[in-house]
Amino acid sequence: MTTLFDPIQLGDMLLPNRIAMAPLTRNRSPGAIPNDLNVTYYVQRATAGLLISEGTAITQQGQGYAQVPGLYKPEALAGWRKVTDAVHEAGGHIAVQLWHVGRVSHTSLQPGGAAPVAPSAIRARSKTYVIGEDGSGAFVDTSEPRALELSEIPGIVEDYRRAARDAIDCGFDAVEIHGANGYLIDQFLRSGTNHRTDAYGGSIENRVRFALEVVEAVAKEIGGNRTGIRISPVTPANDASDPDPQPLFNHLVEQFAAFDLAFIHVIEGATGGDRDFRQGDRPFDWAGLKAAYRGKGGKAVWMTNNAYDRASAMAAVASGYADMVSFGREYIANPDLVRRLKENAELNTPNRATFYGGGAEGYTDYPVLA
Ligand SMILES: C=C(C(=O)O)c1ccccc1
Repeated sequence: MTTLFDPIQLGDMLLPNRIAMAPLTRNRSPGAIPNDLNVTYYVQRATAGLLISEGTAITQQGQGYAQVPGLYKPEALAGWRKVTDAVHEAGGHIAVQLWHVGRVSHTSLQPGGAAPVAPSAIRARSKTYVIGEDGSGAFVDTSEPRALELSEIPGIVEDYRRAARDAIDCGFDAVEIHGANGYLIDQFLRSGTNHRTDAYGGSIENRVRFALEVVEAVAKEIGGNRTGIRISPVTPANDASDPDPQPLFNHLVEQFAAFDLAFIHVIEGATGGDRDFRQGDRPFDWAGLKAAYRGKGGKAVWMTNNAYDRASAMAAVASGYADMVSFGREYIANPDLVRRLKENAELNTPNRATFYGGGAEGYTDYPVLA
């Protein structure tokens, strides 16, 4: 029977176990440039089968939170090279999460103080993290977005392609396209945020178009074997909504099957919350989603997330439903999570007060087992 601690092939990599560190925004990279503290943080967690970095902005337009890292400055690529080299030196494997936030941003973070962009000019009932005049961080309401012109969309697809190339060139083993949690790609997918009347709006086929163009561009540039994508079919995060997610996401993953992707990362339920959260009038069929993908010949690693504990993660892998399980908050507080799960040891409790912003406290100072 397969366990969490068995190796798994992901793309060209043989990972030592089936435990992934989920992408975790920590707001500790001023100027969008990874620093030595970030190096320490990722190296501490390098026993994970796969580290998936925090959301990393593909451009300044794609940046929605202060002090998150990017891939759009030479200094940032140099900073990431330090992270990837150190993780590899420690025997780890690391993917970067390619992130464009779309409307979940603030004018103070946008080029020239411009409005954030989105499929449609619909403001998110959500907040984002900015640095105030006094230098302290705070969550503030997101700004009113403007609708992207049709002519702008190819340029954003190109931004994902270039960021993916730069990511591989600065040492990442793979990329995860952030298609979840109400950010730009998810804004195109969901009818609550996409009111377009052109080829990118209306029907399911039209609303998945942008996601598929990004996946195609990235997979062509770096190889499907180095490309993953994260989706969150029913999450309400960042005011995302769609009244009938099952046909939408079944169709989306069926299209993914053509790209020989390395992994598909699925947030089950409300992000960081209720696994049984539903949008629409029926519970989401998670096994059905995977069957839709496999039914079209999709072979990517199926990585599941959200509120798993040791027992449920072990059961999900043993049953053959999940190939890998990712953990978020547990990895904030337990750098040696793999060992703790293997030994069924007690877990440190994360301190929510230090999740976002700050320095070493609550970031690199959690204890490991003796
Ligand atoms: C990147 C994030 C996501 O995927 O939701 C994020 C951003 C800010 C706070 C928490 C999470």
